[in-house]
Amino acid sequence: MTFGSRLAAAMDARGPLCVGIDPHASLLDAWGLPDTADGVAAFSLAVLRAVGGLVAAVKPQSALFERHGSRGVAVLEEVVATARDLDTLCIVDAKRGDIGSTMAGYADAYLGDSPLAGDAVTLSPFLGFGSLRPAIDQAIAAGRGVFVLALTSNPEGASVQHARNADGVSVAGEIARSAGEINSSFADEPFGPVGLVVGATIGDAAVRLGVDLAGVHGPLLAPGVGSQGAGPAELQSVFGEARRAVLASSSRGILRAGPNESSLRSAALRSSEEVARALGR
Ligand SMILES: O=c1ccn([C@@H]2O[C@H](COP(=O)(O)O)[C@@H](O)[C@H]2O)c(=O)[nH]1
Repeated sequence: MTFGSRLAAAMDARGPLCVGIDPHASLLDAWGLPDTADGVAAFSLAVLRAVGGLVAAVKPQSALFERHGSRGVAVLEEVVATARDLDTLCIVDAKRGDIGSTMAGYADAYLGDSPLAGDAVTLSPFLGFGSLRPAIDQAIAAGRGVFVLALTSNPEGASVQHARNADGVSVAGEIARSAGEINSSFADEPFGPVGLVVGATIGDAAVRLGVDLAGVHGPLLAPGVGSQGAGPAELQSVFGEARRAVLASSSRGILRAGPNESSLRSAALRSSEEVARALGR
């Protein structure tokens, strides 16, 4: 099965929520855990026990595992394997991007036969959308997916992503067009393999820039829900006609309910129901 089919089935069955696994030092402290790779493992596995099988996907934030060096990366590998065992899609938020020949190495790491390979990975198109091709090809071959940064949730993103070329097309618009071109070969699937990251905090940017989110035919990973201030109203207004493609993502907003696993599960369920209503599911 392709990533698009698996993700659509998971969103239909469990709702359009992705729970971020972000083991920040402050959260480890609040949970009574040490700021070490062992603390990160205890934190992440508790989140997986609480929400595995309950939500459509989880999204471990690679940076917060990498900060513990090789032992942290080993924990990330364990998270990827555990999510698979719990039948929960895993999007590794690593935001990788490089020249094509090096991109092939990242593709092997996150989309190939490697313990870091989940169901999808986030990619940065700053070296040009075309430089991502080795990863996209490998994702397609492996039935996996990618999420390319398009309109990120942080305010600084606008200085690059809203810039327009001589024809008036914005950087974000060009990324969306390129993704849609690849996804058009997957018209029989619910989604193509190339999703976009579009923050739930971006206001009317997609409309102002003329970015055709509905035309991408890929899933739209929407961080910014919860701690960054976006909620149901923002999800509705940002995504409009494209809302059925949205996988809303929240990390700290849910993780703060821990360490009690049943409180974590309740927080995830509440958020899942809220985003489902907002997105017309
Ligand atoms: O545009 C983007 C892309 C990625 N992120 C990541 O999502 C989570 C958000 O965490 P919260 O605690 O829900 O704010 C984090 O891992 C970011 O690196 C994003 O926020 N915006």
